Order: sequence, then C-alpha cells, then structure tokens
Amino acid sequence: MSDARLPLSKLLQAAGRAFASMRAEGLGLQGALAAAGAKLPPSERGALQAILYDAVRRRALAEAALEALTEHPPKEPVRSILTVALALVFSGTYKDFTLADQTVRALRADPKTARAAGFANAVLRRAMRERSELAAKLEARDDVRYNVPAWWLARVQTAWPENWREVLEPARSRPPMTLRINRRRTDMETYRAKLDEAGMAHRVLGPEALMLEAPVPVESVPGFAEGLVSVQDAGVQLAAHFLPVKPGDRVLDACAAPGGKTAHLLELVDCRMTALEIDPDRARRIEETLSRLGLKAEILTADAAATDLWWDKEPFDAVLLDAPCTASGIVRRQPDVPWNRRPVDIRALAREQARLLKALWPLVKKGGHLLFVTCSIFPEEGPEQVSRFLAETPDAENVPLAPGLDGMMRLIPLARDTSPDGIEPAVHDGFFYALFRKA
Ligand SMILES: C[S@@+](CC[C@H](N)C(=O)[O-])C[C@H]1O[C@@H](n2cnc3c(N)ncnc32)[C@H](O)[C@@H]1O
Repeated sequence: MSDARLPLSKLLQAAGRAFASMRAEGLGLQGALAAAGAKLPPSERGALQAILYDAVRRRALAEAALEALTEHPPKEPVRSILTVALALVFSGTYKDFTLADQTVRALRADPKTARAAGFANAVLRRAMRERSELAAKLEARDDVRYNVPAWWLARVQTAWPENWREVLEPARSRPPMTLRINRRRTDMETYRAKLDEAGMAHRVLGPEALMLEAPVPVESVPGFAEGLVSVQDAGVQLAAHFLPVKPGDRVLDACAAPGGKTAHLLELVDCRMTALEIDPDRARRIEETLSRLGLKAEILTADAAATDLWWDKEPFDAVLLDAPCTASGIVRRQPDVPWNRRPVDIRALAREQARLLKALWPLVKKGGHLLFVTCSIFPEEGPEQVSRFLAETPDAENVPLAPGLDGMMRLIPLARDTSPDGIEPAVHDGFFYALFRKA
C-alpha cells in the first residue's frame, strides 16, 4: 500500500493524465511523470511514480483486459484512468474495495468523466472477480506476456530467433539493484562488511559489482553519500575493464552523462579524462557524479561529432563511445521504452551511432582503442554497426575485448544464480560491446 496523504482518487486522476499523454504523444515515463507530477505536492510524486510504473509494467495486459471486458472501450480521459486502474487490479498493490471505490471517486470528481463511473465500477469488479483466468487467457498472447507492442515483439523475434523468450523474460521481473564500489575509497572486503553490518544480504557479481538481494532507496545504501559506492548495473561495469587504459593516458568519454562509466574508469586508473556530453543539463550530472566520488575530469558540452568545435587536436589513447540507442537492453528498468519508440527509431539511432563512430575515429591515436557500447539487443545497434564500420575504415581492427574473448560481445538481460562464464556477470541488463584498435 502507498502511504500517500492525497486520496488515491487524486493520484489516479494524475496517473490517468500521464498515461494518456504517453499513449497520445509517445511521451516517456519520466516526461509524463514530470508533467503530471508538477501539479501535485512534491510529497505525493513518489506515490504517483509507483502507480505509473505499475501501470506501464502491465500496460499490454490492462489494455487487452479493457478490450476483452468492454464492447466499446471508453474514450479519453476515462480510458486512461480505467486502464491504470485495471493494471492495479493485476498488480494487487491496493485492496480491491479501495481501488474500485477510489476509481469511481476519481471519475465522479470531474464532470467530463462522471457519467462513466458506474460503467468503470462494473468493469473493475468483473476484472477483480475473473482476475486469474483473465490474466492467464490474455498472457497466452506473447505481446501481453512480455508487455511490448506487437512490432517490438516481432523485431526481437527476428533478432534472436532461437532464444527470443529468454531475451524478453527478464523484463517480467523487477530490476536488480547493483552497486559499484569505488576502488579509490574502499575495497570489496571492507564494503561487504559494511553491508553485513547493515543487515543487507548481497552477492558479488564482478570485480567491483555487488547486487543487493533487496533493493533499497539510494539514500539508504551505506556509504553512498560519502562516495564509497555508486549504483550501476554489472553489465555496464564491463566497459571500464574492456577499454584498455594505462595511467597517464588521454581518454575521451564521448557520450558521458550522467558519468557512470567516466567515474568507473577514473576509479580504476589515473588517466586524463575528457567527458563530453551534448545536453547541458545532463552534463551537470557528470559534475555531480564525479564530485561525490572525489574524481576529476575535463567536462565539455558539445556534439561529439562536431570535433572542429571542441577537439584540441591532441589524439586520445582511448575513446569510449557509449552511444545513444533504443535502450532495448534495459526494458526491465525502463518498461516504457518499447512503447515510446517507433520502428523508424531503430534505423535513425543506428545512423546516429554510425555518424559518431566515423567522426570520433580520427581522434584515436595510432595503436589506440575505441570501445563502442550500446544498451541495445538489436543487431542494427550492434554487430551490423561493426561490419559496416570495419568495411568503411581500413585502419580499424576489431580486437578481443579481453584475453579469451572475441572482439564483440552481445549480452542479453540475465538473471541467473551463477555466472555463465568467468567474465559475464550472473545478473545484468542487455548490452553490446565492440573494441577497435587503430592499426
Ligand atoms: C547511453 S547515455 C550515456 C551514459 C553514460 N555513458 C554513463 O555510463 O553514465 C548516452 C548519452 O549521450 C548523450 N549524447 C547523445 N548524442 C550525443 C552527441 N552527439 N554528442 C555527445 N553526447 C551525446 C546523451 O545525451 C546521453 O547523455
């Protein structure tokens, strides 16, 4: 149960507005939340966020249930309020009586929706009575089971014909909370003792990676404010180990905000780091990240591809290109991603990645490296990018990411008890890595 002080009916109205803007305008969850939350007291925004996440995590099921339970689905704004309420029926976050009563109040409170209150009550009551059978029947449809639009499902099936279910399944559960210890301020043994002292069960996933068995708010993570740790997925933490960097090297993180990988690299090696970011608001977050962790970098705000505008012509020993992408590998964390992307976005983002690769390659020193990273499971943002880049770039070699590994790694989201091999962590999101060396 939420401990919100506003009645649930008010939160349902706000969540309905946010949900409607996501459906109609393709707004992302954070954008919709900011717009709807701005009208609420700040203390209520957490409760609104929880409701919206519940709704987005069960969007396909709630929409399919609305279709199954009504002959003519209602128009907005009733439609979105009722869809959110149906998602909450399946999440079981609220008691049935409270949910039905508060949905009716939410609809009655607005003359535009008041007439639909009785109808909504009947739909919700039936969904509550038939909850298990309804969910089982609707989840036989794979788009409903995996909570994605049909086109997204088809793209994943094409990309991973053998194991597309395995790729999609992890998004049905809550994302893990993984920490990265700051090697400059602590070590694994000392920090684990701190977690034990705080009674926080955890497991080690990598050289700096630890997963909490039960996620907590970041303020409750021991030593977070003092910069002992950061929150970062274990798959992401491979980046700093895959990019070869020696002390004193000149390093570029070309798409750096909020600075997670920049910080990890600086925690591991004393290097001269330039962190570049196109978005000024996001660039400020790099500064915050580094100052909490006691690290330093040159932070620039620019389009990485417009090298004439920001590059001083001194080549880099190592470049990290963590390129903008569809984020199809992190749907477990951002369940709205499949819903606010369009099929054309995949090609558009792949083109942008190619533009960045092409523009940044001349900045790499001879013998230096560029690590290309996306949090995507689509081949257009992974292996296909590599083939094209190698065909167009005679002095680029695709070299092993680490001893015993290939030059590329396609990680699908994973939640296992043990690591599949010595390097891949047991629990992580989906990523693509490729390492290039300049001949
Ligand atoms: C995947 S995120 C980076 C995450 C970051 N590396 C980390 O580990 O915390 C991609 C970032 O690239 C930025 N970006 C997108 N296009 C860019 C460009 N042309 N030049 C520089 N930054 C860009 C985005 O604003 C976004 O902050």
